[in-house]
Amino acid sequence: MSTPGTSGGTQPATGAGGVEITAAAALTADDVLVRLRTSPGGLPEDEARRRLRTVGPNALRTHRARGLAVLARQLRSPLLVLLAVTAVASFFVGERADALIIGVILAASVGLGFFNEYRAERAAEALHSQIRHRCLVLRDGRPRLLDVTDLVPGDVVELRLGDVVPADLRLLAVADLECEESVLTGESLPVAKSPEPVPEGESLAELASCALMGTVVHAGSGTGVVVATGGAAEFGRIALQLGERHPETEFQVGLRKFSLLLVRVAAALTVSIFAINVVLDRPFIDALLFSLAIAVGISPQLLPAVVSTGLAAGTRRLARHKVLVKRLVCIEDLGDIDVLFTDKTGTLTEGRITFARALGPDGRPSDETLELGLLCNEAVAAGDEDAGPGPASGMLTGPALDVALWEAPGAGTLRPELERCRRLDILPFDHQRRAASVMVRREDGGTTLVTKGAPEYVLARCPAAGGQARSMLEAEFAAGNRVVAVATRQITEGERQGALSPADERDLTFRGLLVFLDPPKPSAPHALERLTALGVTVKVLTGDNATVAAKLCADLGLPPGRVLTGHDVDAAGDDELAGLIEQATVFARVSPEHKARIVRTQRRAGLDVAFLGDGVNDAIALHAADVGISVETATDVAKDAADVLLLEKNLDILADGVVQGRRIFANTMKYVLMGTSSNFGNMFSAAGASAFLPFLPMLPSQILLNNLLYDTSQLAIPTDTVDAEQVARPTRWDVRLIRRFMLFFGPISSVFDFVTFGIMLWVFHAGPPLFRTGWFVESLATQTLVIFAIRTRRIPFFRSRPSLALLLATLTVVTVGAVLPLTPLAPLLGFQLLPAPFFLALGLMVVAYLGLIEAGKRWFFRAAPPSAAGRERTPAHRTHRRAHRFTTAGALRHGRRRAGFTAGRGRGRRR
Ligand SMILES: Nc1ncnc2c1ncn2[C@@H]1O[C@H](COP(=O)(O)OP(=O)(O)OP(=O)(O)O)[C@@H](O)[C@H]1O
Ligand SMILES: [Mg+2]
Repeated sequence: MSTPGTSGGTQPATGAGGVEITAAAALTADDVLVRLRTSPGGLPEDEARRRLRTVGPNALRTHRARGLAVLARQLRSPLLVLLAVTAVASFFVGERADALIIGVILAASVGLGFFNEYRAERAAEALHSQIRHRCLVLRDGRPRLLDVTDLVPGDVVELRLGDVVPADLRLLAVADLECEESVLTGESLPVAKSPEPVPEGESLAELASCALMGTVVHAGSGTGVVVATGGAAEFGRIALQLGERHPETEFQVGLRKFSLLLVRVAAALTVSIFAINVVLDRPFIDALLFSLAIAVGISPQLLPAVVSTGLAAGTRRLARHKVLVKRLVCIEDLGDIDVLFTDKTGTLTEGRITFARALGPDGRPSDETLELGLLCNEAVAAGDEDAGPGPASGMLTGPALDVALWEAPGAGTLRPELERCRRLDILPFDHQRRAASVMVRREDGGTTLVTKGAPEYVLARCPAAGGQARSMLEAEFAAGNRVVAVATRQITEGERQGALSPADERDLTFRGLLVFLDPPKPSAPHALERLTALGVTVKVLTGDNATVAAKLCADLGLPPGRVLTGHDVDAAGDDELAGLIEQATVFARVSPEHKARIVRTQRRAGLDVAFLGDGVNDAIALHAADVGISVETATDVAKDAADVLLLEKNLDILADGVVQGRRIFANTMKYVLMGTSSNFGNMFSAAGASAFLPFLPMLPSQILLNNLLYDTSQLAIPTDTVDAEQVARPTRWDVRLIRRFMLFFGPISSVFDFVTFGIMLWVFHAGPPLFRTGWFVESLATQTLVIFAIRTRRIPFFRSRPSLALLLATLTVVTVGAVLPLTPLAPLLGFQLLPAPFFLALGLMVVAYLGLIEAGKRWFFRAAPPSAAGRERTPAHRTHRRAHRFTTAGALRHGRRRAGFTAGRGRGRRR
């Protein structure tokens, strides 16, 4: 995937409104700023606005529901077009009334599909407009949080850990910046970045001086100037080539294959029916209309509408269950989860960390230790950013442990002590080393370094700490408490001048332990049981200590098995790690990178992996997972990285989400199985009947009406209730099962059609209108009522109740069908009054049919092999997923139409 330097001439080619990224990579940072006519302080606001107007939004997708596009999709079916054309022809040469009726019914079908799909698109649009992806941009020299879609070439952007790079950037400055670029290059190892120019003509993977749109900040931070946005960026180009449609989930691919199967069957039937009718010397147009109507009846036109209606209804239901999905298809992803990696704090524990006690090095309670903890502390009172040692007043924010220290009972009385110290420098907490340090100057003139952090880290830097410290620690860990250690060192005059660095955290003296409590969440054991019952394997990824994590899991009834630590993960190769993950349930002392690597490795095993986390340290793992889950109260980076947001950090809520996802799948499957069995069988009978009857077994308009009524009843399927066993396992699409179902149940339904034919011909001695009416009513009744048998594997009604909406819709449709021949519309539609005994026969047939289907069902599902199909997700899936971050409610503008703004180079993109 290399991009050769296409510029050729003396000047680099201008991307749409910017500079070609490979050219920018080769220039010095200053040169790039000059070319983009910007400065390290960013663009002035009005210039940025002007550029946005010329260049267009930094977007690859639009989430505006477009009525015309939805309508066009309804009309795209060649079958419908052919049928409409034939109906028009028939209007001029043959039956005017019949052609008109066909027209009306067709319009109604299209309208039904349109209405439902459009409504679902509006729901998707509403979802998107709730979600904003933002980035930190310098404008007029001041930092601002902007929607990524508002970025223009020349903007200066700040990158933080866990960010998705919002555009193609030429880096101006970095601090240990590493990007994970697998969406672009396929390379999963993160790449180190530096602002030094690279030789011209390098491939994308070698552009170390650039951060590319769509890639993820894996470590460090940086600043860069936007070189290209939207479709002009490398990622944009790829995403646009994939087309604008939403990513196809495996489910959708399955649906498409299934539709194709039916279309083929329909084509074969149409051609042979048409041939038979022509051979039998029937009127040409009638034969054509008849066969086309049958084909329309078979093809599952409402399938997209049923799926999107199901998804849209699903989002509403999920929202009531406190789960927000960012895109409709995320619901399906939720249902597919095989493995859930979750963090510990707040998910498995209460998440309200409280201070328990401070222990001195001798193991006795010690105010001095607490005082040190308050000195080395990053909590601030909201609106009180420049606080000295410790916040003055008001609501505290900052690291949870630090806030808990300030809320400790003794903290207030220590305030006078603390005020005698001045904080000279601070080395903030980071998740890599798991410690923080401050340099403080005491009133007596001495300067002290205070380090507070994970005990493993701190004790390793206290040469004199002996067995006493370790046994104190072991006792606290074994009790499942969260512990940090505090240590100090006197600072010499010379050292005081330099800035603090992690290297200063050495030769420390152990000063004691701070012990915190975060009790297990009472609701967690039940939620874990539910997830296990749903076939979701839960694994815990935490930065906390192994003993603590294992104890917690054991307390919650989650057998910890072997506990892996960050060291184990580092020591293992990729294949070995895959094996280890298999055996382990708890991963302790893992860093943000470990979390991401574990998730990636698990995904490679072909499983659907979800990750739940809420910290900055969780963002890259959220990006790496198939489904990233975060919570409403999480840090922005985590919320931004997630696909699904829980309004409450609670595994129970997540279990609801999984069930909803599977519900939708189960209900769509009902529609599919219906379409393949009864509907397909009916149409098959029509084909057979037309071969031996001297007249058309049903008028084309009657077939269409029959189909329209049937479809209407099907639209209630997404509301149906779902049996527990239908949501008990992760869902997998299985075309083989569908095909077998069709071949088995289709013929059963045909048998009853032929029985009807016999009854109509030999019992009622029916002429064409009566014959057609009888079959119309029978086929509508059997093919709609069979839903009650197909919707469950249990005994219908007794063991599994349908939803009220489905019950009403189905019964209404059957009644309408039966009553139609009694209405004034009857002559127009070619119906005739049915004799009363017919309804007796109909009743018997429906009962016999449903009975036979019940028996068949039992046999079929006993014989059906369990589907064990794994899934392969294509790289395109991830590209699509990430492209969704760059979406706008407005129109997209891409490619040549855009004029570049760079003076003298506004030639638009070359290609
Ligand atoms: N403010 C702090 N000061 C010093 N040390 C801290 C601080 N916060 C956390 N630590 C130490 O770092 C360790 C890891 O904490 P971190 O918050 O990174 O874990 P995490 O992966 O988010 O865990 P969880 O799964 O519980 O959310 C803690 O166990 C503790 O020892
Ligand atoms: Mg956390």
